[in-house]
Amino acid sequence: MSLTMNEINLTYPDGDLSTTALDDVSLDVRPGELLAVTGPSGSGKSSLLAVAAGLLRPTTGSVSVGDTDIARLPRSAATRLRLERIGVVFQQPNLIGSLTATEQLQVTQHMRGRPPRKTRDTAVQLLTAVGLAGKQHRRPHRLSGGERQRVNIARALMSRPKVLLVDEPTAALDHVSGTNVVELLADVTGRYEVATVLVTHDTEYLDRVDRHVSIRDGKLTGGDAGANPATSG
Ligand SMILES: Nc1ncnc2c1ncn2[C@@H]1O[C@H](COP(=O)(O)OP(=O)(O)OP(=O)(O)O)[C@@H](O)[C@H]1O
Repeated sequence: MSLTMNEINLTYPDGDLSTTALDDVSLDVRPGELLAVTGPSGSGKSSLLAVAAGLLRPTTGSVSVGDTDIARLPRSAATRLRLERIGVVFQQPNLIGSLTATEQLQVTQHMRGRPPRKTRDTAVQLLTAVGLAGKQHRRPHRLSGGERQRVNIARALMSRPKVLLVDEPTAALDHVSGTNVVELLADVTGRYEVATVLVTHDTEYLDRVDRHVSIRDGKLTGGDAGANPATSG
């Protein structure tokens, strides 16, 4: 399933005025494609991810996962779609200190009613896929920053999402760990056929992604940004 954003505008109320955070943004990300969105501070990167995740409703425009326009769904249905189809990787892994790597992956599923014995095999497989075979019993304080980010990515894949949204995953990492994390994202994007959007202010990893667009003052440029998603690629 593709992620398609069509003619998105987002304005935040700002006293008597308003701030335009996204200005006529159109984007199409195909299954198995890793797209990087780069831009300076305040350019609209977080707003773009929040709209793509259905966390913020655009002022105008549509956001579709497959054929479903998440921006038009009632809130509860949008939340359900997000939980089932969209994985979000935040900059800070926010792991729980007392849980092992495997348990970090199981906890959300457990809260949704799936007992740990039913999710254990999937969790271990995903940890192996992200290069943490043999470290699944470790708690966060015994993992490096890059390894914690790997757990974060594996956790986002637990619900087998169709779309993966990743916010500044390399911000706290050195160059080698950052490169490894972006290469891992490219690998899991292809392996699990997800449509992945990587938002970053870092331009040093762009040779590892399939496509790159820039954002500035809420407008996209580069790649096929701004093209009609119905006709692009
Ligand atoms: N809640 C809000 N209310 C009003 N304006 C906002 C709000 N959130 C963001 N903005 C404004 O919208 C624009 C885009 O902000 P956004 O956070 O999306 O940028 P960003 O590229 O993610 O920045 P950074 O890299 O610093 O996180 C900025 O001008 C910002 O000041």
